[in-house]
Amino acid sequence: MPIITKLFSMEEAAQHNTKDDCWVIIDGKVYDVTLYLDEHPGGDDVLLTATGMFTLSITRLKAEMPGTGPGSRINYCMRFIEAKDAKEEFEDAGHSQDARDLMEKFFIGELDPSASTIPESKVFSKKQEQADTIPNIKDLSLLYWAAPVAIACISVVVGFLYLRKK
Ligand code: HEM
Repeated sequence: MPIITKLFSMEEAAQHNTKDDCWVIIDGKVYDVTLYLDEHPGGDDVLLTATGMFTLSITRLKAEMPGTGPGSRINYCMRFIEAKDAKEEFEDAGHSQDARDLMEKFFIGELDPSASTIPESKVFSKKQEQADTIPNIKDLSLLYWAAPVAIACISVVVGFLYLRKK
């Protein structure tokens, strides 16, 4: 009977990059290591980093994308998601045969060779998302001052006209 292997695109695999849902790709094979994160002798952070998700620091962000960073609407939460094959890192760590046997427990499928191997980097900016959904704070603060100032001006004019009439 043929063995049916589930195929995933890099893009799909890249979405599983958190402590609650973590997939790593090693030599074209996809492993769901979510339940192994806490037990991995090399630490959970190396596995999470191996997913390819990383957050840019403000300094690097400013250098790489002028016009971003503190003080601008696009701010410090740039997150790049780019799935990668962690074969090299896995080999560099010098994993034993036991580790390689254990891996099979977490195997869930393979990378789809027909899908593009390197997905376009996706840039998520929390601040940008917020900016799209809620009014800009600057606009709000303008409203906050403009209304009382307008009311005060109208009162002064009305008062002045009233006194002149008298
Ligand atoms: C399904 C995937 C993986 C399994 C089952 C696994 C399993 C293990 C095991 C059993 C060890 C203990 C040493 C040994 O027996 O070789 C280990 C250590 C280690 N692993 Fe993994 N590993 C996996 C993926 C990775 C990946 C993707 C990386 C790197 C990006 C990594 C980095 C390390 C490091 C740095 C150590 C520590 C070596 C040391 O402190 O001596 N592992 N891993």
